[in-house]
Amino acid sequence: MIFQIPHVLSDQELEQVRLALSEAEFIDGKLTAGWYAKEVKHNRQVQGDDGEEIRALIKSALLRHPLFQAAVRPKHIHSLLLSRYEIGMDYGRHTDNALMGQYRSDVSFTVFLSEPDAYQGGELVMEGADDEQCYKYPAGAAIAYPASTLHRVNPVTSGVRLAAVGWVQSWVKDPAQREILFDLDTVRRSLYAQSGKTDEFDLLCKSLANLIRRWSV
Ligand SMILES: O=C(O)CCC(=O)C(=O)O
Ligand SMILES: [Fe+2]
Repeated sequence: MIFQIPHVLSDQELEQVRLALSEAEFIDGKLTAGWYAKEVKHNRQVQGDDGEEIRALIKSALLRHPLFQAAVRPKHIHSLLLSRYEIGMDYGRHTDNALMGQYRSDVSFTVFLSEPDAYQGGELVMEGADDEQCYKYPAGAAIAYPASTLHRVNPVTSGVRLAAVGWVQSWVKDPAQREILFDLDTVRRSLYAQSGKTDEFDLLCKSLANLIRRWSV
């Protein structure tokens, strides 16, 4: 399931992030890419400690978002990179590493930090077996997608694309199981809004809790 998480960052937080990025030191993005992804990764990233405060702000903004909680079921947001694509930069087709340090990457996300009209190109593209989908969301919004997906970032042809890119180990590692839990939770909430705490609602709550018990790792 690929989904948009709107308004992860408030306007004020977005300003704060952009200000910090305007003062940060950027280094070659190849330094954090897997051995074969290095070949196709052409961007710049904030160097180590420089972005610590901003990374913490973005992580906590994601964790407080109800849709991120319901759809991703995060156990740890274990990695977060602050990246910049200038004219001519791109990131060719790759899959993200399955293991990063101590953690598994189940879900990848991008928080868009530049307004869509501030740059041309630079779409995040998900490649399926026989089609592809392009994503470019408003600044402050995020996209989350299974880390198993083949994807790329198209070359930026004008302007600058700023983004925060990260990886999550989920309590539920299988995307299909996460989707079932998300759907059941959505139905449960809508039933509750319509008719309150009925017997049907209680049974759904029981099934949802028991599936989470079975599937969480
Ligand atoms: O910038 C993006 O939206 C995604 C970048 C990416 O795929 C990565 O860093 O692995
Ligand atoms: Fe990636």
